[in-house]
Amino acid sequence: MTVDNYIGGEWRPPASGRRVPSTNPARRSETVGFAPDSDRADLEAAVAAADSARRAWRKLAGAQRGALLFKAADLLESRMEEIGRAMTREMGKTIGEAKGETARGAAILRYYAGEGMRPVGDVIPSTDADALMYTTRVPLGVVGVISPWNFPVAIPLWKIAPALIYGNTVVWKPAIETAVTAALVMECFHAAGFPAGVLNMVMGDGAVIGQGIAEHPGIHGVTFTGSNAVGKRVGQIALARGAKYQLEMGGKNPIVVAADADLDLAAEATISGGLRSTGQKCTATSRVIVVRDVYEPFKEKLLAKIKSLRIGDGLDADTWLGPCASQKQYETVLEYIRKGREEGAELLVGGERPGDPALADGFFVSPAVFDRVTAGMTIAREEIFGPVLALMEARDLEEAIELANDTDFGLSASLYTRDLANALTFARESEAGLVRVNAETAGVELQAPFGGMKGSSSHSREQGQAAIEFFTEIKTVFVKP
Ligand SMILES: NC(=O)C1=CN([C@@H]2O[C@H](COP(=O)(O)OP(=O)(O)OC[C@H]3O[C@@H](n4cnc5c(N)ncnc54)[C@H](OP(=O)(O)O)[C@@H]3O)[C@@H](O)[C@H]2O)C=CC1
Ligand SMILES: O=C(O)CCC(=O)C(=O)O
Repeated sequence: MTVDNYIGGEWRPPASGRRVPSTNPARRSETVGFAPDSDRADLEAAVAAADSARRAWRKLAGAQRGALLFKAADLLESRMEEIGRAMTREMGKTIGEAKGETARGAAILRYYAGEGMRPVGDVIPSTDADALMYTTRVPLGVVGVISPWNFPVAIPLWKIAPALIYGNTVVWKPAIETAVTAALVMECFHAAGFPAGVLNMVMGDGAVIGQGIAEHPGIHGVTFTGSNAVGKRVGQIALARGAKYQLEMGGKNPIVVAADADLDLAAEATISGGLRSTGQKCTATSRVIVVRDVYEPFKEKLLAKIKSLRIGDGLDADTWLGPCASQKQYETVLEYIRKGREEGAELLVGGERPGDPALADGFFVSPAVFDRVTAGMTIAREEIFGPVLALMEARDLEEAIELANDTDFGLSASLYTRDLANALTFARESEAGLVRVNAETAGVELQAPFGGMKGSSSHSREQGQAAIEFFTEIKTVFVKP
């Protein structure tokens, strides 16, 4: 598939005529499609289209905007198989996860479609008995959406849907790795009949189009999910020119296994939270902090289960674990595994290319478990974004919580326990935006606020009702008859 940009309601080739391939990480010789390698001229056209559409769009009733989002949801759902397959071929997650994410995308669209008919303000008693004082919400204007490849449907939709329902127009820059998936999503919006210019998509190098969005004076708000290094830069650029910004970045998420935990359930949650999507979730479990009394029995259960995971092409129905999404991710993961060994952690299992010759052409790494990891080691501090688990021992729950909080990140944290007092202590003490008890660290629900503390975000929240805070501004109105 040859992908075009989508600007002003039309599919347009990039001004430069250049394209870059999107390849299958399970078989690097297979090209899935060709994405536009756009330059600033394409971005200018998209911002101009979004700007000319915004006045009419914000004037529509919320229910009218919502009706279009409902249509887009139906179309997305009807193409779940096709979009799921494109996602798996472009970034490697299993077809079950890819179709599940597409279904989640439809649910996100429907949730925000309904927002068009919900309250947006309050009546506040004025000190003047004759006056009416109330708050309402107004859109920012044009919103720039910069999204990554790891959730190529859900993440852009949980940004685009609230942006649109609250009356903004959008310029979206998807990650180049998942260009075909993004184009299929865009086709659903096109077929739903959104007015020209309301949603525009420009693909190109992050340093050109992503940075261009951050810098563009015609873009009033920028929402970003991706790495910390890029996120911080995007935030600084937006701040410097007075634009609103929202950043969702990395995690170094702990699962804590208390002495009274159900060890089978805790091991399953560690595997699911840490290794689903090949560990490429910002909410992925990467530090496994186990209380000393159960360290050895937990480790045994974890290793037994990990050895049974089937690695392969995500399109095969019996595959549990697909490849890393790109050569860059693959090399990063191998480098962290090398560092882990060099710094003295013991690699118990995995961390190598699987022996199966059918996998030789892909970016596969067998899931790695490191033992005796200490808090200062690189693999305990930096986000790896791959199938690597770091086991850490704690004297007791108190020390486990201290270790869990000993990180620059604060996205999600999980505890396995049967004791309610432990659960409440953990919920209170955890320095994370998402705290989960007897549930894995991943698994965000679209109707609840999502975001991190410390270095994981710009201290803002996405999804659920929280989205209104970023995508609108409050206007306080005082009317004296
Ligand atoms: N929080 C999360 O969910 C994610 C975290 N990550 C973390 O980031 C690491 C690297 O992944 P990577 O894909 O390189 O992440 P990036 O932060 O580079 O990419 C995220 C998005 O930002 C764009 N971008 C890249 N450079 C710039 C820039 N200078 N200005 C504005 N936008 C830019 C990218 O475009 P393009 O694709 O064209 O480069 C992409 O759309 C991962 O190993 C992981 O640790 C990555 C993805 C998601
Ligand atoms: O855990 C999830 O479902 C969402 C994860 C996420 O938001 C991310 O990886 O960026």
